[in-house]
Amino acid sequence: MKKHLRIGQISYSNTLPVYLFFDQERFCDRIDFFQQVPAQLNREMAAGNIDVGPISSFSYGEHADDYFALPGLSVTADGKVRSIYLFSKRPMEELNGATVSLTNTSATSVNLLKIILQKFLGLQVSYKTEEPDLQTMMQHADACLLIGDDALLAYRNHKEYHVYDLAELWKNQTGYPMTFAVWAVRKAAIEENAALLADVHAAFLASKTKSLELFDRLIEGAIERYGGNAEGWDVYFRGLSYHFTEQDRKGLEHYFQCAYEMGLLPSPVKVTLWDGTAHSKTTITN
Ligand SMILES: C=C(O[C@@H]1C=C(C(=O)O)C=C[C@H]1O)C(=O)O
Repeated sequence: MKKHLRIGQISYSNTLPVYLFFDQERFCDRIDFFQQVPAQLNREMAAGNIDVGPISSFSYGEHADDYFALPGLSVTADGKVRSIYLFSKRPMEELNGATVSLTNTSATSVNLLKIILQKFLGLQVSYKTEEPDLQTMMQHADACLLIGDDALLAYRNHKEYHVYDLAELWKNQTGYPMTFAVWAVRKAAIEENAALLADVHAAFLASKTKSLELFDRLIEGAIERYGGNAEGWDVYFRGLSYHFTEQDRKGLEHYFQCAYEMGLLPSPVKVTLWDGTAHSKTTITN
């Protein structure tokens, strides 16, 4: 039997709250799950191979005409994110003329780094995109960007570099939270599946709420799946938020504006939330 919705899942610990209590069994005859790194999910969504799931918020910006964002879901940090780091051989201000190696798993953070280095600090830098392996990257680059579990691990094991948390830099410069991922749905997939999508959306929200209420279970779940210790996960998950509030949306639209001004996006972008119907046209404006 053909399944109705193809759902993406980010293969990093940061989205665990949205999946931990998601009852996959309940939907097993109707949905397929695909677990990938963000850049791969971005590509699969754009190609129409996935219908709904967390993607880089930058990729939402690139395809805003074709996607809605699901309300109440995001990966956001209002201050330190603790899993998106620039590791640098010298202080960031001294990176003019440097070569920076970028992980090939990201879209939001690589463009955020360009905004920070070029727009906020006025530096000229050349970039190289490659597999997220700090040691290989640092063999030929002056600095490298890692995200997700690669960044968490590198932060634990490499104290020899200057380390910068990108969400903290963004917050200090703009005053805004930074939203790295939103849960997007392809408009083309909604009409036939609106009721199922509403159920799945509700199940994501319920999982998130339960994970945040039963915080100890979330931490146990993270240790089981990814190792590490309770204190580390406690600090990590408390630093992230998942609700895509009005302030989060404003921060994201400011990021889109910066990206547009730098030529990274072809036009300014407003985020449009799905209104729960089969023919959604709701535009959320300021
Ligand atoms: C917080 C994180 O956010 C991630 C960063 C992304 C990006 O840079 O494109 C995409 C999805 C998010 O899950 C992280 O990976 O550490």
